[in-house]
Amino acid sequence: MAQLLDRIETPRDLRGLTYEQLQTLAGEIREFLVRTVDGIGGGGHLASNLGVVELSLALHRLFDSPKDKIVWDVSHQVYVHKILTGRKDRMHTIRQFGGLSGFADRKESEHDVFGAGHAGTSISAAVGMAVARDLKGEDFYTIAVIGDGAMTCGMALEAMNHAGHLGLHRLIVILNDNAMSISPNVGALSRNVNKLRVDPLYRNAKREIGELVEHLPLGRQVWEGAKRVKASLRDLLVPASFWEQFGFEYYGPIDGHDIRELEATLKAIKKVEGKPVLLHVLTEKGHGVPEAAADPIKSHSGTYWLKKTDPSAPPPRPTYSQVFAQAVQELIESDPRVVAITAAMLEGTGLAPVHANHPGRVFDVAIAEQHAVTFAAGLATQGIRPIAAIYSTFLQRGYDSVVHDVVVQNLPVVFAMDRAGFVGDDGKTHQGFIDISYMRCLPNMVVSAPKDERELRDLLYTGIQHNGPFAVRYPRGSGPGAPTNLPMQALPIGKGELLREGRDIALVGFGAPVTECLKAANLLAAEGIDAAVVNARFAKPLDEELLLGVAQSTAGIITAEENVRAGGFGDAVLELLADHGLADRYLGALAMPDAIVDHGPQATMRHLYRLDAEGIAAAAREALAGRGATSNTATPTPSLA
Ligand SMILES: Cc1ncc(C[n+]2csc(CCOP(=O)(O)OP(=O)(O)O)c2C)c(N)n1
Ligand SMILES: CC(=O)[C@@H](O)[C@H](O)COP(=O)(O)O
Ligand SMILES: [Mg+2]
Repeated sequence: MAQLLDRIETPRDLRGLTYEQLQTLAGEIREFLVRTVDGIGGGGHLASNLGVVELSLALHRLFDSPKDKIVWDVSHQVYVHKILTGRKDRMHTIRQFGGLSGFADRKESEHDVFGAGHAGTSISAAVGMAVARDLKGEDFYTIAVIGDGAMTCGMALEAMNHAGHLGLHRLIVILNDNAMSISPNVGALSRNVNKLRVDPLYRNAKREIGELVEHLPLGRQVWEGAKRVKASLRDLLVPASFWEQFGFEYYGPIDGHDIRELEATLKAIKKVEGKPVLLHVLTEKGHGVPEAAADPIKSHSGTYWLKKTDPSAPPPRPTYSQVFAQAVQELIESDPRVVAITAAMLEGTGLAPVHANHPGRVFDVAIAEQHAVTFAAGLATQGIRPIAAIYSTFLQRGYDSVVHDVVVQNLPVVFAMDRAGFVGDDGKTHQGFIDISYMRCLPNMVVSAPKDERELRDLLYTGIQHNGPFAVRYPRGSGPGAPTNLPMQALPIGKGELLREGRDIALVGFGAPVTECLKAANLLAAEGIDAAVVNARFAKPLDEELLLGVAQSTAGIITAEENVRAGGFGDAVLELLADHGLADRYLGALAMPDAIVDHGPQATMRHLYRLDAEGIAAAAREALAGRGATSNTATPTPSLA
């Protein structure tokens, strides 16, 4: 059966469709999305995409992409946009190694005018494009589509402030409000705005006014008047003038699943001159797929809810995030000073159940990493011991707060940096490859990484006892399976451990690669090469005695880390050896190259970058043969498409 979707190759193909056909098409797109996400191993951002089907259709009918610039915030919701802009046939490769990115990507299409992955950047980018347009005397619309979660980012509000100050025209911000971040959205702003969603007075009045406008002979002409009535109703419930204070003309809230209403409103907005516009659309995360709408948290990302689990399969090992969360729970329950902080990642960090058990001790501050860190600093000044649980990649957003508020004042904040190293299917915007470098250069900062789950618990405990900033990084996914039921114990700061004696070469791992170093030593032993293995545990301070010792008792050291080489753990070891006149004992750095690394399964990527046992063993052989031993320096990404 020929489907409408089969006929859509470019946005132009949408133009002649009737509203009835558009509704049918929306249904076909939803089916296609579910099939696509179901078919890809690591899952995708299903619920957010289901929520923007009608909005994507309306935008691509009324605006002329790529001349008009549609900037998607976070851009985890661009699947529909990708389908409509010539990538439908490659959607089965999305988030697969060598396939389409799960986010907007300038490399991929001229319709992806701005790449993203982190939240809160769309309005700033759109303002930049609008100003560039005016500087160059060009004429197009710039549209930022931003979720209610992303709108909690400080930088989104900074951009609103600037746009309103400039009085930019043909700049449209679409606030896609589904009342959800990954978890229920957090914040006073969100709470106020969402009174509208639930208030029957407003909803009924809005529907009646809508019907009135439809049925009047001069319906379109009374639009402005009706809008004013709507605005005053709205103002009874929320200070909607909030957006107007930014210098924006405010439209909405409208039903983001009603294509007719969306198009009528967007047509009116296109005529606004002399100031930017904010259009507030109400949508439902997971719309049109009951299982997804019923559990938008689970269906935010991943396919687990789509799959039937095999009851006979052994239970999966706990993830590092789960081990972390269990340890936090124990720390909260045993030490009244301990609190935990997340920036909108209650689920991802594992803290959701701890929050449920201890709502007063676990704080979700919304997508506000910078605030999260300085909030932690403030707590620490008052004797509280905060654990800031922030993915390695997202802590980049809070870096000045780490430096200015925590490090300069030497405050005891524990940074639990989840998703450090290879992040898998999210790819280049989410890789945790620079935190060792950005933390190691800071005075006062301790930088640690566990070799396994038990050590993660012990490092957290150590961090809580330490009187200064303390960072612990750990990877996405599960560890080697060390016990997690032993009491936590303090580890001596700056002390590593020799896991295996060896005469020929020393393999020194930091974090996840330690297990691979041990496996590599076994591979080498079978060939008669006797490799020592060191669990460094700390990149700062280094265990100087241990490292200098193995450097001198073997031909030298190879280091392995899931971080860029520049400024990373290997560089720290090289500096130490050079300071002791032993630079020639530094035999090789297995680390990430100076390159952007795309998405791919962790195991595949570890293999490509020689950070698995085989790669480490090969590097050791090369080093002992007198050749340089390093990771791949290119980014070997095949093309699936
Ligand atoms: C700086 C940053 N912090 C955290 C995240 C993780 N994250 C991705 S999507 C998301 C929720 C976004 O909510 P919203 O913008 O409302 O979009 P929705 O999924 O509801 O459509 C979060 C917290 C991120 N991408 N960037
Ligand atoms: C878009 C985004 O930033 C998050 O949704 C992210 O994809 C979650 O990653 P995890 O699945 O690793 O928590
Ligand atoms: Mg949302």
